[in-house]
Amino acid sequence: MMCSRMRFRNALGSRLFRWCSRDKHTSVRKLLEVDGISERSKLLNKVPVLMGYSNTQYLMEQERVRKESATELISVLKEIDFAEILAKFPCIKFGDSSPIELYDDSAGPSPANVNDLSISEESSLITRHISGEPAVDGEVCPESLADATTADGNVLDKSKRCLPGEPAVVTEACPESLADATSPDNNILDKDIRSLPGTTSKQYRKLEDGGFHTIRKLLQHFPRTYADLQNPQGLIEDGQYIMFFGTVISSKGVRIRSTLGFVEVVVGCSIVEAKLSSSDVSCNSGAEQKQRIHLHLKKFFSGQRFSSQYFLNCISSKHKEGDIVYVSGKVKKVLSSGHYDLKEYTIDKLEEEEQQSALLDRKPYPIYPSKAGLEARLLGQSISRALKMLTPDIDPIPPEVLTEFNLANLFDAYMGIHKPKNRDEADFARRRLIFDDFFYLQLGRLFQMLEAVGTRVEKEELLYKCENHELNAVGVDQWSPLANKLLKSLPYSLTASQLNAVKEIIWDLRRPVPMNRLLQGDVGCGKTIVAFLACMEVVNSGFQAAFMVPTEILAVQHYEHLTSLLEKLDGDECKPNIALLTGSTSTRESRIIRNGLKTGEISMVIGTHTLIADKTDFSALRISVIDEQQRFGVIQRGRFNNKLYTSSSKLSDENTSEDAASDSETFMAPHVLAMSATPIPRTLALALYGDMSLTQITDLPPGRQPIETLALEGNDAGFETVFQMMRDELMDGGKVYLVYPIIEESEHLPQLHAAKADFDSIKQKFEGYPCGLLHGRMKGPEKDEALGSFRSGETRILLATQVIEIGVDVPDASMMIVMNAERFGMSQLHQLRGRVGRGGKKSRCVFLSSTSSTLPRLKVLENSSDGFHLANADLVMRGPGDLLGKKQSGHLPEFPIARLEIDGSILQEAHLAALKVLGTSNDLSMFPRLKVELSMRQPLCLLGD
Ligand SMILES: Nc1ncnc2c1ncn2[C@@H]1O[C@H](COP(=O)(O)OP(=O)(O)OP(=O)(O)O)[C@@H](O)[C@H]1O
Repeated sequence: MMCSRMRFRNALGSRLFRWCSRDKHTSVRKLLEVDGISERSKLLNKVPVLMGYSNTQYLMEQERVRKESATELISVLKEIDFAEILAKFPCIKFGDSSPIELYDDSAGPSPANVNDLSISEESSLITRHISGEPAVDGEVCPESLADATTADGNVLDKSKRCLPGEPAVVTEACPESLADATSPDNNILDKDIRSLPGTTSKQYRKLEDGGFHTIRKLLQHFPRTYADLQNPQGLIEDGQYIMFFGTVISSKGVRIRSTLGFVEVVVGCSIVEAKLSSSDVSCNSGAEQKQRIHLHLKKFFSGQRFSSQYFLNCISSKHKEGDIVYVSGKVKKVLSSGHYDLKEYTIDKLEEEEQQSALLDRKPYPIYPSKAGLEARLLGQSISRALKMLTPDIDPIPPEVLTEFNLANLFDAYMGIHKPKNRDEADFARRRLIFDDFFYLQLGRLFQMLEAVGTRVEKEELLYKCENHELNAVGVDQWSPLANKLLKSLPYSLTASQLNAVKEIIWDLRRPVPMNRLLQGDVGCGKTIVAFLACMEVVNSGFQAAFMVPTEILAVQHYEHLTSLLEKLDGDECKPNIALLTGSTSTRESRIIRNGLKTGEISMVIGTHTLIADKTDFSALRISVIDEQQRFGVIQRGRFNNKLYTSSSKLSDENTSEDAASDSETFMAPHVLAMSATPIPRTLALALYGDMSLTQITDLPPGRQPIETLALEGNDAGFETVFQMMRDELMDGGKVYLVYPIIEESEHLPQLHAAKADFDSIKQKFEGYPCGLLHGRMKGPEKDEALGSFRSGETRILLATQVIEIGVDVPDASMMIVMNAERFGMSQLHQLRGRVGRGGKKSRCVFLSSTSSTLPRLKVLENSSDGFHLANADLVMRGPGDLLGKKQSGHLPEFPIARLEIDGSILQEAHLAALKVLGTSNDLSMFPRLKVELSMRQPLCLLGD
């Protein structure tokens, strides 16, 4: 290391001397005037400072990192076969998008020659941008240096100043907007955190370690609450959750025994006493009566290490006598009057100066959530400094949009959220910032959709249709003959929302861009037939359809259902060739099916994940339906996109007028129709699948009777009741599912009922009613047989595990009993319950809980059978994370401030605002600052994950 530093110093030194000796740099020479080699080290210390670095080592480090990342990117770029990509996707044109000049660099390209960038130059720009690394010249540039002389002696243009993280869109079409887009004010938010004034390098490092790399990151650290700085008035009830503001009186650590100790902080506060009676008021002439109370904040520590006096003293010393603090927590009265214990609490120290002014003005005082161990004081101070850097013109959203949607401008919003004068101001600011969260998501999604369509007229039509949803439909009379025939042959009529769903999907199928649509509906609402009709529409045009489901049982069921429907169609000539491909399909048969898909002989395939295996090739795949899409991983879903249809696709039918491939769609990823029976409230769905169009089926087929739901404790009495109900049901001609949490008994979980273990006893108990068994460890054909027997009525009782949870459709199954029901999640139970009540027969569902304590949760299901209602209640009660489960909520975009459960209306407004903006300027060329802002935010990716 020493050695390389020496070498670098020598090289730098001689380079500098050469540089100085050129006559142009007399001023620099003067600055560096040195005499002889002894002054060399002085000179070398000056050089990095002049170049904007704190010292030589830092300069070397930065150079090394920059070179390494550039080299890595170049090697990645070299591996990509651009020629092949270009051949496959004629719509992708390299170098024709608006060039984005990330950092001004004297050696950098001018807008005119930006397309001529060599890969190495380009990659170095990209690398810097991707890694969020500031431009080398701007790395630690203090403000003063930003105006400094460039390497070739020119003074940097202010509007193109080299500031870290400053993007600048250079739009050929609209050069006049450039100055606007790149104006420094527009980019304050994305300045490097090191541009924050009055901060030491140690503090910079701490902020960076906490993830605050830019001013924006810092300002987006919003208060978790506001302290009122006015203590409660009136009586304090035991158990109340209250916030107090007061002064630390003492803080001490007490060791009780060798393994137990506690820290007690006593805080004194003044509160206004309970209202005095009218006679008292008159004698006190209305004056407020103040009372002094003491809060005892106690935190216990166990274990030898944590109960040592040293440790306890360290903890207690964090709070000093006289500290002004803000405390929130649950109070418990103690015997002596005016004293309260708080065992669960938060305590925040208020900054002197801030607190003074907040106290005088009675302003809400922001309390920030802690992050990466950063002291609240440093965070608060840094945010205040960042706010001082802001100028009123930082807002990229046009003023007319702000007025129309009654929004604060961005400057006021940041001020209002961090330094509100009152609660209303904080609320108004919050509304604007939530709006931003949603607005850019919507704008990005619509922008991408517009980019994909060709002419201006098409773009306008698309926007118009986005605004007027009811127009995005193709009437039944315009459906293809095959879809129409299938519709007419159905033994029932589609419900209004089923019909609308098909119309909407067919509209999408006829557009020249791949559809990405989520079809959502409660259990048993009839999504399958909607998807079948969409597939027939595509098949009729000579293309192929793939229908992927998560289980073999479901694949077989769908296959049998569709083939039986098609059998009823008149005339043989138009019947498509349908295949079933699952893990249980024999090798020989699989080969034949795969071959048929490759040659185009097979028009539609239903199957499990085998459909996305590499060896499954399609000749003309045009739609992929993914049932129960949340069961598939993102990558699995995305793999359908690799199965492009090619120019060799056969276009057999004459009815392909609208669907026919034009030149531009010679290669196209298939349309994706994802289906989900997990009811998710609309706002959540929009956020979760931000880039997917959403179709919801909101009604159930007619004649369905509500499922009578009962939650009972699974004790002897409970079982007796249930078995009696079961007997009545069987005598009445019904069929019963018994659902178990496990297959075989477990020593570790003796309280759990197991399907296999119960089989014999149930058989005995219900003699005369044949029983079947179905669980995940059975082989494919065994499972099919078990389900087939239950469907046909050969067996009347089916003991099953949760394999039946999704999609299983036995319309005359009329009763379900779920053992140890508390073991299942709410939405799982709702799904399970959906296996009954799918026909006209009145159905019942009983949830048996292991203990009485778990009963209340199950009782919620007694009162509602509406999945959307349950999901909404869950969303409000538990938030999106719990509702969706870890796996799915992980795909939710990160909203720094919005809460999906309560901010749905703002999402709707953001959608309208995005439409308005794009309606005014399809490519955002009239709003360059918005375009820059959009590019700074996370790009949306396919399938919303
Ligand atoms: N419009 C309708 N009128 C009467 N019956 C219908 C109608 N649409 C569908 N069905 C029937 O309703 C039952 C449930 O339909 P389907 O299996 O498509 O529901 P689903 O929405 O996929 O439910 P799940 O999410 O539980 O799989 C099927 O037996 C189907 O034939």
